[in-house]
Amino acid sequence: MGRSGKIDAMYELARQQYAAIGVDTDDAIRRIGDVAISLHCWQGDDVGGFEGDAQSLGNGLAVTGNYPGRARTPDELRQDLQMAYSLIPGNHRLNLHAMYGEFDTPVDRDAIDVQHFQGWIQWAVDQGVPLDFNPSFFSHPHAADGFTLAHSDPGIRQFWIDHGIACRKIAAAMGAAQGSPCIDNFWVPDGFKDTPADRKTPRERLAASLDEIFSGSLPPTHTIDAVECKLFGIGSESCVVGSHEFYLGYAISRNQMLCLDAGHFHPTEVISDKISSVLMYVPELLLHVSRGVRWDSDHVVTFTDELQAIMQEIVRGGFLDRVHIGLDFFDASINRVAAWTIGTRNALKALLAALLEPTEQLQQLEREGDFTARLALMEEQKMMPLGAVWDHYCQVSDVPAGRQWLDVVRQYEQDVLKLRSDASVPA
Ligand SMILES: C[C@H](O)[C@H](O)[C@@H](O)C(=O)CO
Ligand SMILES: [Mn+2]
Repeated sequence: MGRSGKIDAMYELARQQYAAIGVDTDDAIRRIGDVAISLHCWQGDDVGGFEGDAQSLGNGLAVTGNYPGRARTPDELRQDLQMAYSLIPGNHRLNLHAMYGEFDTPVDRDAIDVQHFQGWIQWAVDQGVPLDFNPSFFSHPHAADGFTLAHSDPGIRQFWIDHGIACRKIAAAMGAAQGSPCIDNFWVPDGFKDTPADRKTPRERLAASLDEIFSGSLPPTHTIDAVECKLFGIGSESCVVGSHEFYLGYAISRNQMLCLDAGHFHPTEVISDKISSVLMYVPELLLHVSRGVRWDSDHVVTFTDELQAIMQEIVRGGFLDRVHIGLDFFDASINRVAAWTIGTRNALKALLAALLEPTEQLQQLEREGDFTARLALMEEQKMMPLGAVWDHYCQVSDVPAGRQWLDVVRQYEQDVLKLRSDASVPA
């Protein structure tokens, strides 16, 4: 029997095993096929962007590693992304930062326009990869002292307000072209290294700046705004203006989408436990699925308990239509196409595991107070043949089922990535 036949045979056994506990594997595969994960462009070039006058990253963001093959141009980034998408089952999205526009001449952030993203918009339509968007409030001289929308200087504040307004217009154009809303996520680094004497005024300024940015109404069929909190960053250890409480309150009071980044809380605090709470009060959630190691280190997403718990919460709560799953990690110490592939495949595997749970049975046991059986079945679930269903899903999606995807990435590294050098950046 060939490999494909073996995958079919293993799937048939798994299908029967799941059916015995009341789980329909074909239905789980249908449901996961409808979930689009938004891959983040910034894993492909270490959060560099294409503005030409690359500023040092700063603003609490740090990428370590010097693996060869960083994408140096939009075309290279698109080529690398296409390679990653070809190794991931399903149809997914791309999350683009504003600093990744295509600029013939220098254009400052407050003056960027739809024309600078036409190449991305066309690529997205051609590839069937819808776009999400992010204003870039970092790596810029006007963010050098750590403040943007909450800055005490009204001129600098206005510069960043104009950037936010420009980005909403671009996101709306993306949504119109692709026929589905482009989520436009706002994260600002603003914060204090040491104990502030006044936490209140910067927060008032941030709220006022955001209100100004969001005051223009745009069709929700084209773009939806989201706001992302953070506990601390390097250089903002003592106080981040846009804290969780700030944005939770902001999003609830403005009926807006909230973004929860898995790396933006205390190291032992998990976002899985927040999903059902915040969805009682905000219409929709965006997730930045990340993996902090001791701090917001943005490691590649692995198949951790927390990743599984996040996906379980989405499925158990019936939230698949209200939660948008994006990724946010950047590791320059390994092959960057592999990083996307590993992280996205893991997110999907965890989602598939959640879709293969006998959710109703577990919740019924809980309602009856039979916590013994609930725990017993949750633990038995861990030995169910998830891998056989995953392999089948990959096979019917025409992507490598097991570790074979790595051979494809290795070949791409030889043929494409290794030929890139900083000395010869294409025009
Ligand atoms: C590039 C950033 O990681 C991203 O915009 C933001 O979502 C973040 O998480 C900052 O820590
Ligand atoms: Mn994030």
